[in-house]
Amino acid sequence: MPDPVPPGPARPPRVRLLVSVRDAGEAARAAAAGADLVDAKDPGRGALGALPPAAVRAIVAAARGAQTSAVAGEPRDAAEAEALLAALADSGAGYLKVAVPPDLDLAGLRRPAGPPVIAVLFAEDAPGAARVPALAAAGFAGAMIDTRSKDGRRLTDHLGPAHLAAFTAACRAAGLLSGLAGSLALDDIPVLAPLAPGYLGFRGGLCAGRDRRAGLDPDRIAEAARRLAAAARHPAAA
Ligand SMILES: O=C[C@H](O)COP(=O)(O)O
Repeated sequence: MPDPVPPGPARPPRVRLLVSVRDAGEAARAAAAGADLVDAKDPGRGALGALPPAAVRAIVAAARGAQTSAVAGEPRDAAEAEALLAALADSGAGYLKVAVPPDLDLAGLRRPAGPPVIAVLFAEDAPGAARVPALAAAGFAGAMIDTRSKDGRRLTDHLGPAHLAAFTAACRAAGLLSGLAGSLALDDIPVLAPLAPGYLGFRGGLCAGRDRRAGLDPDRIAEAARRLAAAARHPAAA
């Protein structure tokens, strides 16, 4: 009897699809079209516009089993970060996302009781892998890079694949969920999925006319889900 074949190297988990939604109707459509993570955000209020707690609750209820997150906003200091997180602590979202500016006093940040928190760093500040251990030490469950200025430039116009790969690797090493976002287009999927982030985050690229303030297009969400699944099946070719 031949020796049993040793198991091959474990594949990293599939890169998930985060879709930012502004209301319960979009949440239901995004979940039905294949979003893994339904993210409550007001796209009319900048990169990280928070929705009121009642709107987040309605989105969570409509997300039909998908994981959920909610954007808390862009604080200027640690005290404001705590207040923004506290405001959504009982919204039912599975994660909260809050901007962490480069000069935020992480040591002075007390995380209120509530869901795990993802730190959002902006590509314009060129956040590097070196920031990740301090975020883990401060109690964040994840870290993502997004773009602050929704001016048409995509994440990869700010930071190259090597920079982003180092960031996702540092998150894995620190045990943090990682995310990449920033005016991503469908064509970014085969470039960014091999960097093995926990998720890729979309809004504008999945909206009608690629306008993040317009409605989500379910066909584009389904296409993003299909391309992420293809990237997982053929990681070398992705
Ligand atoms: O968290 C993901 C963001 O909502 C991305 O928005 P965007 O694709 O319009 O830059």
